[in-house]
Amino acid sequence: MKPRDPLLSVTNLSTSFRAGKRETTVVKDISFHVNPGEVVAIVGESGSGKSVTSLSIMGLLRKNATVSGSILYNGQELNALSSKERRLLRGSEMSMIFQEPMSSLNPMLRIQSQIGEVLTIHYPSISKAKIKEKTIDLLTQVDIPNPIETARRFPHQLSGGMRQRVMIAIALACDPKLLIADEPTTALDVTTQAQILSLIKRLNEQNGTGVVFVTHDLSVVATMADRVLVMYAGRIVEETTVHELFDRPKHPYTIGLMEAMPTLDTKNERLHAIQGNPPNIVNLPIGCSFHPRCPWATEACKEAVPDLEEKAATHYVRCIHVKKEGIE
Ligand SMILES: Nc1ncnc2c1ncn2[C@@H]1O[C@H](COP(=O)(O)OP(=O)(O)OP(=O)(O)O)[C@@H](O)[C@H]1O
Repeated sequence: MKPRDPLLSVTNLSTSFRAGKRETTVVKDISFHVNPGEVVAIVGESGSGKSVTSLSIMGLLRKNATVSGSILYNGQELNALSSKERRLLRGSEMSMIFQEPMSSLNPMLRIQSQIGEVLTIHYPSISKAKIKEKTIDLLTQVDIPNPIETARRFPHQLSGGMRQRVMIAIALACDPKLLIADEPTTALDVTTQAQILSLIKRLNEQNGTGVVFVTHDLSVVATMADRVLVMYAGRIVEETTVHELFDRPKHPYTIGLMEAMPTLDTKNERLHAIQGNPPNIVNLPIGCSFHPRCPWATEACKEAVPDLEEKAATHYVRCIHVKKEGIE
């Protein structure tokens, strides 16, 4: 890999699910990249395709899913690998953490055994003493108090925040170069949420781990990300740097999400929710998927899905009403 090559490069990724004779495409022609050490957030309402995008990258979808397009990791085409090869890569180079750690932790095994299992897969000749030492080290890295005692516990004996820290420790056990975090703090209280976010950010900065951070919460994006993809109905509708997105949001959907964010100024005012409901992916309108909810919609929006176009430098938007600024 050349030093400036992206760690992850996703091109024209589409994912569909079969149910009987019907096939529904829920992720449509997504392209983006993650550089080493970069945090790229994927933001959007429920059902917009954020999780399916992450699971497609990780190769964790069931057999009724078809994933097309290219997913290059370190220059290697993941879609061309066998399931065994992908499993090996998942245990070593790429890790994922989920919203509900309980669904990924084994309730019957002590924390030390679960971390030990991952270490043994990754380092087959590792000694028992080394496993013990590394386990305590990992639990310390994720700020778990009393790591020796915690290592002996079962998942149900830990709080939600502690379980999420254990999941991050497991994800880090193999020193991944890419971490996919899918709504990792949604189920946690605000204080624990802030601690977990700063932990992920610290690991990203210290270890240079590339992170794909999936969230529906724009305020989390502001604290975490370098770049942002906004998804709506399975497509990217806006992509740019975090500063540009917050300074000059351009897509009407992103602007709606921003207006729905509480701020100190709006504390005593009503928040502006985006009108209408999130779209039904199996029955999308013709044309721009957002037009039924869009304050700018015109007849032209009902004709075709707009292209994702560079409207300002490194700022891509999928809307015919957004003018190009400062670029040819
Ligand atoms: N295994 C599956 N089979 C069929 N459809 C699925 C499957 N998994 C997800 N979907 C559909 O794909 C669409 C996108 O779902 P996805 O979970 O990616 O959304 P999301 O943006 O992550 O939302 P949330 O924040 O609620 O998780 C939804 O319409 C969902 O119902």
